Amino acid sequence: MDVHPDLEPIAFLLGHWEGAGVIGYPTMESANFGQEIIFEHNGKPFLSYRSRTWLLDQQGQKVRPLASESGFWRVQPERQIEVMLAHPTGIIEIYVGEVVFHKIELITDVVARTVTSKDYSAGKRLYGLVNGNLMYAYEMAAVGHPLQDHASAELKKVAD
Ligand code: HEM
Repeated sequence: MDVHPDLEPIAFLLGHWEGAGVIGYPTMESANFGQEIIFEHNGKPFLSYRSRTWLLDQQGQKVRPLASESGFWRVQPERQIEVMLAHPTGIIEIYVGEVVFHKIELITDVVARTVTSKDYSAGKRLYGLVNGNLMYAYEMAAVGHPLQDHASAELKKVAD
């Protein structure tokens, strides 16, 4: 099935990616995690996205599931993009941003939380394709701390 022409600026994301990264925050111990990301399309002008992560031990073996998220990536005119993500932790985010070549910068426009979710107020993500690998850095403002690093990772494409 042909990719919808509107998706051309972010078509480089399509596929099944696997890799590893690092998490940290002032309130927690840093740790290594493994990640799987899947970007799919169905011919319509959005990408479906899902991500799963696992805590990794020193040997790189999976210990237990960590964060997961899923949503949709929509391209607007002038290479503006809108991303909607839902998290099992009771948080929903709407990001807005821009695609410049193989770099995508996203900032939360809206965050909604269930009454029981952790205090989370903003996120910022930078995705880039570097030597064919998908790399990203994620910053968050949460539990009384201003926007700062929480996760970053590098993933290889393992299937189209
Ligand atoms: C690669 C993705 C991510 C991984 C592997 C990850 C992992 C973790 C871990 C292990 C913790 C500390 C223990 C825990 O509370 O479970 C944590 C805390 C937290 N994470 Fe993430 N996280 C990721 C992405 C996110 C995202 C996208 C958000 C927001 C939508 C988020 C929000 C938080 C919050 C609010 C805390 C609580 C901090 C605290 O209470 O001290 N995380 N994360």
